[in-house]
Amino acid sequence: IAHFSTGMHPMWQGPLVAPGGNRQSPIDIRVRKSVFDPHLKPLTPDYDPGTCSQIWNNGYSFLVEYDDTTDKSILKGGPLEDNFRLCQFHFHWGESNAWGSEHTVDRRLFPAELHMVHWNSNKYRRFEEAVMEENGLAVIGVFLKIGKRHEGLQKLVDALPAVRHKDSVVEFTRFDPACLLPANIDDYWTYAGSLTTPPLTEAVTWIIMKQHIEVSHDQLAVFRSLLFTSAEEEVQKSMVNNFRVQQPLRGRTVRSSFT
Ligand SMILES: COc1cccc(CN2CCc3cc(OS(N)(=O)=O)c(OC)cc3C2)c1
Ligand SMILES: [Zn+2]
Repeated sequence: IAHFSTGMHPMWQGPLVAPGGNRQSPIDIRVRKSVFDPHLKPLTPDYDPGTCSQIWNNGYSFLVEYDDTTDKSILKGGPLEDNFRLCQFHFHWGESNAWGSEHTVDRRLFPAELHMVHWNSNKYRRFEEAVMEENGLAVIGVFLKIGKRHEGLQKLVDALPAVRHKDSVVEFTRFDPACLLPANIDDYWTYAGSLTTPPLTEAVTWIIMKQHIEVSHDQLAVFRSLLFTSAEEEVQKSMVNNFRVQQPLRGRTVRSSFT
């Protein structure tokens, strides 16, 4: 029978700091050191649930992927000058509710963190191009706390057993990612950073929501039932602790949209 372990997955023993990186992610957000920027506009996401296509277990997390061949699901406003197209969202979580998020707020850890990944469709033709460019990507980060059941998330939770193993894919349609955003999206921190998984490129404008969302203990437990390993591997490893270690701020300023 398969032996379950939560041993460190090779990926997460990966590069602690990308070579020559001076704008790496994630970071600790020191609230009192963030600088209020009155020029920051409200964020205006406009997502079409019809662009939702599939869920993919890529061996680090599960990605809910969107058709990004048109400007149907876009993010604009906030710190962004251009239109950014939603291509996928995913989460990072711990083996326990005591940790799991990638970013922290004054060192406070959350049990999980949602990332909604977008790429600059005014300047680039596809994600693969944008991922290499300084202003190529915008990622919204939302902290998760354990509390009441998230009704909108349940449809996704119910689909996860179908992508238990690495490299599995299941069709998943008509999911509105806006249901995962907190009620207040006007209050956020923003800073220049990087992807936290390969290719770790320093292409990301991070937009971290101040307000968290709540999910139930049982919903998060289903995330932990996923596996890093593919069906063929004899030792199965639980998909937990799929977060990167925090990176040096290197003099960067974190701006806030609120006082
Ligand atoms: C580099 O060219 C690519 C084209 C299409 C998809 C991919 C893989 N994609 C890259 C961005 C990304 C970014 C991810 O995390 S994160 N925290 O946003 O950096 C991630 O977490 C599981 C997965 C992926 C997968 C790469
Ligand atoms: Zn992520």
